[in-house]
Amino acid sequence: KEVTDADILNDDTLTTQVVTHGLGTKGQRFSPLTQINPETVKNLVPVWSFSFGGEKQRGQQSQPIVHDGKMFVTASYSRIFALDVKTGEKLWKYEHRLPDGIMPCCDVVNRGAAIYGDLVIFGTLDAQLVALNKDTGKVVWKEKIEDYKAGYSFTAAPQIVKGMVITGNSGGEFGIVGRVDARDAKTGKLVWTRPVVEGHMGFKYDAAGKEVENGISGKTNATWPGDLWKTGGAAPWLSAYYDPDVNLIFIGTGNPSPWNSWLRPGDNLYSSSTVAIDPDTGKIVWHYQTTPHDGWDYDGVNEFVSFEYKDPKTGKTVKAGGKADRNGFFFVNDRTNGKLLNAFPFVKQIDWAKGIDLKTGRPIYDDTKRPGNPFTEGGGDGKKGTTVLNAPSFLGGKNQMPMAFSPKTGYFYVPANEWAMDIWNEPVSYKRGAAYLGAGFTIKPLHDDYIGALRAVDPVSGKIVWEVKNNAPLWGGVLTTGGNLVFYGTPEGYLKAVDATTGAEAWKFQTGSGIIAPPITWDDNGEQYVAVVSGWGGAVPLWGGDVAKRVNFLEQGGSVWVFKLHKS
Ligand SMILES: O=C(O)c1cc(C(=O)O)c2c(n1)C(=O)C(=O)c1cc(C(=O)O)[nH]c1-2
Ligand SMILES: [Ca+2]
Repeated sequence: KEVTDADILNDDTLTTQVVTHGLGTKGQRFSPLTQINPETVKNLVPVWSFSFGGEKQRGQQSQPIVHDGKMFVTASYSRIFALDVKTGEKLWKYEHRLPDGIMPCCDVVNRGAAIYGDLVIFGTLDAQLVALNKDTGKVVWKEKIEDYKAGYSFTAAPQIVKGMVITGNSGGEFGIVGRVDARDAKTGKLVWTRPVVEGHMGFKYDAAGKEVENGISGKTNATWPGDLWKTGGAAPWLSAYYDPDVNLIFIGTGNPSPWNSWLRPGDNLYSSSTVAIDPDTGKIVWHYQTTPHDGWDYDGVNEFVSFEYKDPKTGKTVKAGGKADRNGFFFVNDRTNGKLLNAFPFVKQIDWAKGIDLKTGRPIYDDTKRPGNPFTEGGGDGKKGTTVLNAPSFLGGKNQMPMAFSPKTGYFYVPANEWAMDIWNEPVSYKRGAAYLGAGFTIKPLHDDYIGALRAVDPVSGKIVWEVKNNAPLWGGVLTTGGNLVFYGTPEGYLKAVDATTGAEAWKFQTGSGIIAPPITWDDNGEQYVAVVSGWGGAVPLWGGDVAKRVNFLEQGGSVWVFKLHKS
């Protein structure tokens, strides 16, 4: 059975499949299924587990795809498996041959595949896209996204929009140029490409990848000094989402390069922003920058999730989008035009800004929390500038792990983290294929008993309704259901279910390694299943310093677990 456009567009309501990253192109990660609920979940037991095997057992962030009796799940080091969804039996696997010298900043992760027609499509750490026949695992087409030798990589799950496969890229720590590409999903042929660094903006690329002027905005780099836009970063390194209602693709852009912001005065558009793109032309329709002139690696890549709410004043339904930004603020924008509707903290300590001005839409900076200027301080000798303590840490109030939204409760369920960092700036110059930071850091926990906190956030009142603390930083995504449950994994290895209204723990299961991936659920012949990938890794053990020791009792790993209710 082929995957159709209707399958993709109705993934949020078709409960027998999971064919998009986000259980629907809007990325709400809400399933209407009710069989597993706070009363029945105590009977949830494993059905099967599958090991990704080999020596490549680390950093498993994949959200599986479920379709027509098969599960497609990617694994670390650019691998993909097709499994019988009933038994866990392996049908085929594909291991991409990775060259030496790949440069992923933050572990060898992959967040999942897309599926369309008879193809499964996934991206690789050497920045390629591979499309395989979903039934045989044979390669149908392969396309290069960009040159891995220049620091480009790819870690996200592609998304299908109007028959096109939509991808961004990774490499913001190497001075690459962030870009969103649309390819014909059946052939891999480029349809449009949209750089997201101002300066490259007036240009468009033809199918051969040649830069051609499109006359939209003319060449401009007003928010970047000198030639810095040429290596400006802003990598959109997570998935794009799509709302057919307003016909817009929403994608977040990463940190401007280099991290040292003294080298690039200005807003540095369109870094650390939410960008809305017309899928028919590749044009940017609106943008909203969450961290103008980012100096803390606050990649604004976090998912912008479309949702509706009733305006308490007018009673009118508002077409909005919500984003729990890495910088610690939760933003609600009008998704038709990008206008800021609400902004409030979803973590308890934020130092770099005192708040977000709802009139101008801009942060109110605390200038003492920007790392000191290494070029003017002291002797102006261009050595290390003053170190500042700042929260959140660069690993963010939230990072790659996607939140969920329940239209039933009206709450977002946000996997948040409370931590700070010492950060300082130093000189740096661009060298192709080398790290381009001009900054150093040490992560600092703020509390002995917890870093992570799963939080129910009311986007209208701006209140945190409940929270469940977690000792180690949360790094896995969230799922919520019509059964009024919230599922999430912990680095301590548990998949947990809590009551969506109260946060009360209803169930947990130890998977044997840390969870940093988002759970899914589907229905097969009247039985509701839940699945999650387990396998500790990602940025925390690489860059978190002592913080990673909170789970150093765990083994790394790589497996997928599937559950359903035990029938007595
Ligand atoms: O700017 C970038 O291009 C980029 C890419 C990635 C990535 O592709 O995983 C991460 C980051 N930045 C990053 O800053 C970060 O904290 C991070 C954490 C993780 C992870 O998988 O745990 N990836 C990334
Ligand atoms: Ca980054």
